[in-house]
Amino acid sequence: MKVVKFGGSSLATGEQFDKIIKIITDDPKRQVIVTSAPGKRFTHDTKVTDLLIQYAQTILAHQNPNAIIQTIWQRYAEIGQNFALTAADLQPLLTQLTALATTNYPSDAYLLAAFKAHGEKLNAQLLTFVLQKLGYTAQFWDPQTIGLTVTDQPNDAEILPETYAKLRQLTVQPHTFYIVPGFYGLTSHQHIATFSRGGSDITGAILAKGLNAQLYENFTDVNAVYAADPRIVAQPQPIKKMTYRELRELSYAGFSVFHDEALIPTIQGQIPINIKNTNQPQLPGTMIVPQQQLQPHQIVTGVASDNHFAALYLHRYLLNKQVGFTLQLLKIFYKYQISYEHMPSGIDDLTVIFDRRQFTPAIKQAMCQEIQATLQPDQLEWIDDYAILMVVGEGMANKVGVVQKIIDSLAQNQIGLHMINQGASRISIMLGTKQADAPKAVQAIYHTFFHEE
Ligand SMILES: Nc1ncnc2c1ncn2[C@@H]1O[C@H](COP(=O)(O)OP(=O)(O)O)[C@@H](O)[C@H]1O
Ligand SMILES: N[C@@H](CC(=O)OP(=O)(O)O)C(=O)O
Repeated sequence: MKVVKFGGSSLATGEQFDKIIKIITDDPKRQVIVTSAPGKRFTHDTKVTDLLIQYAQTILAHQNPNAIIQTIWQRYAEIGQNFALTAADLQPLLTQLTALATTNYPSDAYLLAAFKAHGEKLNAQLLTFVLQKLGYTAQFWDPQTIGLTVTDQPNDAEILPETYAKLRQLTVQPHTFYIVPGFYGLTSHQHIATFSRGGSDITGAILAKGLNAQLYENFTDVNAVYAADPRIVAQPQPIKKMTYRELRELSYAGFSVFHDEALIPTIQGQIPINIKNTNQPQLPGTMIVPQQQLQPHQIVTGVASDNHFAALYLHRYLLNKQVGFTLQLLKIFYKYQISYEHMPSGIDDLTVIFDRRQFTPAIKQAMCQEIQATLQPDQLEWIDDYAILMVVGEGMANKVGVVQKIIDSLAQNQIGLHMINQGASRISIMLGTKQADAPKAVQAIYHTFFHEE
């Protein structure tokens, strides 16, 4: 049995639904289908998830939601009409969409989560109706009834381990499709909580592990995972095969084609992943496999960059001899519930790099004041203009001179570095640059490793 996830672009229109139905009916092993919410139909279109966020904001502002409900509803109705579903057939979906406005939620954050989750919840039910109308046996698997249980973080939830025991009890009958909405689960108090944005990939991975699928197929709108983001490098090289840990590092640093957290269940379950294009399903796509199944042919597999970081730089003479400095610093981070990503240090200085999206201006100011007062650094600098680049490859592990090549290519392009750090696994090198330099840096490194070898 295969778990198959379709991204928002693959489910954006009736025409796209036609393609995905052809895909799932072409292979009898494609039985568990995970849906995203309808995505963009054209470049400047709005994803249904973003429309649902607008709907939630309308309710929170006590404004009339009729117009936004209509806009959202049109997206589903259009798809339904493609399959001759009647207004009566679709009524249960419209009822759920409008009921969102009058339901009680434990907090505004849970309200937002429930609204967002309905993008996938309605789409999964719509696909179930369509398949049934076409004469297939299809069943909607509600995350609540299958036991997809998550932590109490309404918009950034994580899966709880008891989910897997529940999933193991499910049976997949032959000749039946099971349609599961991606992106959310239920907390132990039965409130809807979503994963972070792009999180339908995570649902697919959880199901693939929990049901012990032979393969997790992830259908999107590109032919493969490329060695660089195609929006940064023109016609980058497609990657045929890569390891879980390579994709995890690259997704973490900007390869938005697959959610970095979705790698974890697949690694735990050792489920291979195949990333494929809904619009060109005959192409092989990219296979993601365990380390032992890959013989690296080149040094670098991919180079990624992401801008959602910021850094705090602290300088203090004799920092190396001061007991408890880092402990005090991390206690302040803990107090403000801020997680950090990396902490490169020198003799007299320390940089903490974190996800900028965790901060409000008020938290930033309060934390800086407290760090200044408690630790009295000689210098404290907040660096908002921070991008992280990740150069990744299993082939880098035993190779001498890779760092030199990277630095030379950046120097030739007059790109300065905030930081350079080689991961303990030796399959990745992380670089910090100014945000404006990041695309140029990706291009320079890509061309060094992919055009000179
Ligand atoms: N290295 C990469 N290889 C392929 N696509 C990438 C890469 N980095 C970023 N992307 C982007 O990821 C997009 C697909 O992810 P996403 O929009 O989340 O798809 P979906 O709607 O199918 O979930 C591609 O259209 C592409 O612009
Ligand atoms: N619809 C959600 C979750 C998701 O995974 O979407 P997509 O498959 O379109 O990236 C979002 O937009 O964040």
